[in-house]
Amino acid sequence: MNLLIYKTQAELLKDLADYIVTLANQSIADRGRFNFVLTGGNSPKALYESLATTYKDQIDWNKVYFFFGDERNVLPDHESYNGLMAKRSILDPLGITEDHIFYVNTALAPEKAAIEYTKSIADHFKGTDLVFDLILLGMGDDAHTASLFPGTTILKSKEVEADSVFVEKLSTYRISFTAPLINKARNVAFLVFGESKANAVKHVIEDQEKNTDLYPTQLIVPIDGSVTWFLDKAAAELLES
Ligand SMILES: O=C1O[C@H](COP(=O)(O)O)[C@@H](O)[C@H](O)[C@H]1O
Repeated sequence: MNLLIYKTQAELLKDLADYIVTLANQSIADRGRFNFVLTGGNSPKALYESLATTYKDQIDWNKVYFFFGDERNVLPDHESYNGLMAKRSILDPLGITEDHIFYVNTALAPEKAAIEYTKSIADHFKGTDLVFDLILLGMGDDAHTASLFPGTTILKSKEVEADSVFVEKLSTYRISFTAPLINKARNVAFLVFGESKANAVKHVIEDQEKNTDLYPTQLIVPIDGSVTWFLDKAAAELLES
């Protein structure tokens, strides 16, 4: 595990963008494409905007495929739809074509949307290993990542898929990658800002004994891939070392 802690969010975002550029170019050189899973939530917006402006000439975007690690069960024009924020901040500004974007079809019932999403991912990887080059993740104050929330049924999943999950505390369904699907990635990067995340960060990174039901992000342990944490100093303030 690589732990990177930054004094300012600007420094963090610059390093994370450089890291993405390096991985993208390496993946394209090695395998001809970069399969990139975006995270939702509030934290990544500035990152996406800087990739689409400052970094736009540093990656061959025609060779990048975009996915979503989780999606809210709202229609695509809803402000909470993760795909909408990505569309506005990175996908439209870079002119990414629809055939390179894997949105979750939330016009379907959540179970069906998850099945269809799993199938579209499987079709994309047909004939190759189902291994994403980079899965970018955030983490909530409650230690959820993607839509792996504390106490939910999806935490027990052994399936390499996207699944639907009812999140009782939000009274809503989400569609999310399962931990086994995330753990097949070549690289996982966490982007975590702010003191409200400090307690969750401490438990996820430092607990010797895991409690994945309470701190679901502890489930993220890639089989062969790397994990890198990009933290600001507020999010890292309770870490011992
Ligand atoms: O991995 C993820 O983490 C976030 C946490 O979001 P943030 O708003 O605190 O940055 C989560 O809610 C999001 O849907 C997910 O993709």
